[in-house]
Amino acid sequence: MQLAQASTALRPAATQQRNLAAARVQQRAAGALRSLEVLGVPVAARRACRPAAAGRPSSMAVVAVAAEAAKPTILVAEKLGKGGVDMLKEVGTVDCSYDMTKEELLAKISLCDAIVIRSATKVTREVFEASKGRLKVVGRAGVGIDNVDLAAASEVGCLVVNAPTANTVAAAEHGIALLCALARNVSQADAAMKDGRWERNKWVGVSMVGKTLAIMGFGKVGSEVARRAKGLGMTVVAYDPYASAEKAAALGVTIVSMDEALSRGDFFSLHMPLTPNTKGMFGDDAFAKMKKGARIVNVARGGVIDDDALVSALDAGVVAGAALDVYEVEPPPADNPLVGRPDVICTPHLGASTKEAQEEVAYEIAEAVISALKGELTPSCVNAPMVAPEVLKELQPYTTLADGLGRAAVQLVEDSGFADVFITYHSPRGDDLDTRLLRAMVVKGILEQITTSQVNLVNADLLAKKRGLRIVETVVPSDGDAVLREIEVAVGAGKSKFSSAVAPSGRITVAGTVKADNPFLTRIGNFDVDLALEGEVVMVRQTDQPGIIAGVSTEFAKNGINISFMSVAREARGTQAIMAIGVDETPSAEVVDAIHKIPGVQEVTTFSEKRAA
Ligand SMILES: NC(=O)c1ccc[n+]([C@@H]2O[C@H](COP(=O)([O-])OP(=O)(O)OC[C@H]3O[C@@H](n4cnc5c(N)ncnc54)[C@H](O)[C@@H]3O)[C@@H](O)[C@H]2O)c1
Ligand SMILES: O=C(O)[C@H](O)COP(=O)(O)O
Repeated sequence: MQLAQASTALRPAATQQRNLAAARVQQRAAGALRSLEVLGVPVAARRACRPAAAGRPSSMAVVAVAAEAAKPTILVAEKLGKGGVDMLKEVGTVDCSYDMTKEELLAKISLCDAIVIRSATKVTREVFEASKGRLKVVGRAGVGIDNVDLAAASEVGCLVVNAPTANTVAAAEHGIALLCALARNVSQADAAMKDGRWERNKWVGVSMVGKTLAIMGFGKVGSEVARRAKGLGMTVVAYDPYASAEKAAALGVTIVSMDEALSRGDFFSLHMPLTPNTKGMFGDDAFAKMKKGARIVNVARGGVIDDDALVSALDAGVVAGAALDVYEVEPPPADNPLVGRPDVICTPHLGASTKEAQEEVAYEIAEAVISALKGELTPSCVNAPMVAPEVLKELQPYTTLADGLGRAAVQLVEDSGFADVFITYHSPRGDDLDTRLLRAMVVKGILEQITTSQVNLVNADLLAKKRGLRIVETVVPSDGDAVLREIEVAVGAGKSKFSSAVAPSGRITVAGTVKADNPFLTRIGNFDVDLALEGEVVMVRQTDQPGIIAGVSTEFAKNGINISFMSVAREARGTQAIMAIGVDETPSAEVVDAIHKIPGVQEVTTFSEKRAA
């Protein structure tokens, strides 16, 4: 009765949680347009989110327009909870195709903007190549991302997101279930009874209370296993080179070296990810250091144990028993040397498979995929630098500025090309300023002018490196309340299309700031200007004399070109001056030529701050 009441009481909480998740998604949609700019989502999607008329769209408009015009196609390649599928259906066309062959996946992937997988689908380089640039998001409905080629994903600018928390408890519970089953021979005794044998003496187990459990990998699952093992009266030690000893101590767990863990453990529970470092971590050397009769549970990944070494350790009695949920090849082939052994208990990768965990995983991954498709930096993105939401929020206006400055600088380069990009941030934060997002946006602004690659936070550094760009960043401490006072972008090009853009340093230099959330150009070369960094920009260098401004504006007026901003700067009276003019329409070559011919004008150039449409 009490249990029933408790579960009824919990139900509204779960519903509330889902509503919250949905609300979070909607809230994020409100920021969609801005975020699209941050990450450079596909042109079609961006266009769909743009308002027809000038001005910022309301969040409602963004959601509605995006939904109608640019529905992404989302391939759900493995069974996903209904709630998550329904969430995905609200934003995209969802294709649930389970159990595809590799060939079927390769054939389908170029039609998909996102794919949702669990651990069975291998998203290899071949898959990314077959997607021909369309795949923008891989959503792993679970934790382990060892089945996704992250390097290949990053190279093509594809975001990989996972659901890092929803199955933690399920995995920990399965670990404990296997630990108990292993200690008490539950599976073997059950099999014997079903086979008609009553073997009370054969299946005498070992006690867990007072024994030492060595947890290898003290992350989310490892610490939940520790918590539960303490409840069983075990002494818990953990080996994890990256874990905090304080956090462990708070749970009554001692962090020890690998050798100490190996020599102390009566039971081992593995909870590290499969990486090149952990592959085969439990091999002959490790087993040789264990106490005779130790027992080992693996709910992490098959590859962390060397199967042949475990077979030898079992044969030698060093290991008394093993319980495995995961295998190097899944499902394990018929000749797997461990599955058929009576001293090994096996489950078919069930760690995350509880009803509750799968429901929550589905919501968690759907939320992450939707957010990633909108170009947002989701906290569970595993192949982009983590930028905390609060950092993202405060840097947001500066990302457009950084993009615009990169865009302007590269358009001022005359043919010769360049290799060095110097970015200087003037910020009261000094060295504490997180510049990764801003650097990526400068690179994006530059590269979008010279490549067809889609550039985003995931691949900006990589693409810059591939193009041989050397990015040099400097943060200059400054006064002020704003997180940034100015960003300066300078490129070490030989020659500029607009000679006044070359600063005394010899570099083409533009600098800007943010006013009322809008980016402004504040300096070009050595001249201070004040111009909204948007639309088309015309730069004019002239002798400082009366009549030139009138001449230039007349030329624009004659051609129906509206001036949105104008800023004039000079070195000194009667010497050199420059005009930076924002115009609503792109001036033709004839208009530029006519301005050039105005007496006193020495050079004219244009650049565009219009984002690719
Ligand atoms: N069987 C299942 O169904 C199931 C379910 C969930 C998670 N998992 C697996 O469990 C593992 C842990 O998941 P998690 O959510 O706790 O991840 P996590 O990232 O929270 O924890 C992993 C921990 O491993 C540690 N680690 C990394 N390299 C190590 C090394 N060389 N030696 C020791 N420790 C190392 C990390 O510091 C981290 O603390 C992953 O492999 C995941 O794929 C399996
Ligand atoms: O890494 C994980 O999340 C688990 O291994 C679960 O994998 P699954 O989603 O294939 O059950």
